[in-house]
Amino acid sequence: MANTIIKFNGVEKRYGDTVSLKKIDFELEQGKFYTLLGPSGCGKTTILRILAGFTDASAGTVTFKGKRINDLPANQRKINTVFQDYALFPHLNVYDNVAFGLVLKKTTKTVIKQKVSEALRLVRLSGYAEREINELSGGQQQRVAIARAIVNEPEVLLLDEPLSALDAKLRTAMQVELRQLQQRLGITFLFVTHDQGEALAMSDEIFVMNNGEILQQGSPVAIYDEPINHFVANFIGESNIVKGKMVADHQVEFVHQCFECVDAGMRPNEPVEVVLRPEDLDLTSVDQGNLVVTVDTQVFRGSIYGIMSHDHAGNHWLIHSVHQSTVGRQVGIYFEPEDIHVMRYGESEAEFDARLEQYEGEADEKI
Ligand SMILES: Nc1ncnc2c1ncn2[C@@H]1O[C@H](COP(=O)(O)OP(=O)(O)OP(=O)(O)O)[C@@H](O)[C@H]1O
Repeated sequence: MANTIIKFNGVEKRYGDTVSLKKIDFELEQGKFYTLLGPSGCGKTTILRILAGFTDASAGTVTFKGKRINDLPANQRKINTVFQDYALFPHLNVYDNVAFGLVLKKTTKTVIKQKVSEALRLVRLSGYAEREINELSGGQQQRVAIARAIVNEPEVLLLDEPLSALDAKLRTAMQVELRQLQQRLGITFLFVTHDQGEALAMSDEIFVMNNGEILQQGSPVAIYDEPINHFVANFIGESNIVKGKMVADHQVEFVHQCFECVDAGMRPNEPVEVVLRPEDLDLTSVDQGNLVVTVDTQVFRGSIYGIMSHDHAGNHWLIHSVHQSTVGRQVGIYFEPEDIHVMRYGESEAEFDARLEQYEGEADEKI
């Protein structure tokens, strides 16, 4: 990869018999916004702690710009962390909080002043230098924590659920601000969250994790459109996932019906899971739908209705529609072949990529 700044090679973390990270491999490029996304306890913070130098890897290599840094002390890494609870000093004002690291490094007063005002400008807190920490809102405290982390000019910034203490509206505003800040600074951000909406909104690349493993890596759109397995499809966005059978290339069967699809390269009649996103399902009349369902409940969500329904085989279907329906009514749902996403049981990301490559290679030969 061009411009690789961080590389994890077979990195493992064990606490006694507990394996917190299982042979993790990934690379981060300079200047991109990455997110580690996964449920509580999947190992996100452990990756940050290893990268920051707060804990050792039990096995594997961590490199920074090609050099092994496993044994490099935390304060010698050009990597800084913004913690979930901000970890600000309540007895120091904004200026002194931001200046703290520079004072420890015995930087001259003039340089400190210059760097602190630049960091405060970047987080839009110029004019707040003399404020006490307890005189700031949650969002402003959050920005002080970021200013303190960027004042040392790190090349990589690690952010451990930094928005989790904020209310929903401020959180959305801070997502945009953080993304803009990363673009202004041009450094690599590695952001940790268990909020899929946040990950989709902010990242260049997402790593979806579960049980100490990275299950899938890709752009938000790629992960949303092509989830590798049930866990990812369920965790990212809302999904309808039903069991089916891959009859042949571009032909999948579910709910006892055969549908044209864009997936291929599987064994004939292989059991599969089929994903259809609620926003890809159009509500229509019974005779115009590809499937017939009965409406169970509907909830108004502001811009759309979330309509819950079931088919005759007992599968549940969530439909997002700008039109409301009627509970108890039979309706049709319509979707296009490209709205159907077929997943193989137990397929890893590497196997998925290899299958796609092989299939596309064979398709090219036929042309
Ligand atoms: N010091 C420790 N001793 C023993 N087990 C630990 C220790 N630190 C973390 N773990 C375990 O390692 C696993 C991964 O923890 P980690 O904090 O990385 O998860 P996480 O994905 O960041 O979770 P959360 O979103 O809740 O912060 C968990 O099962 C946790 O219990």
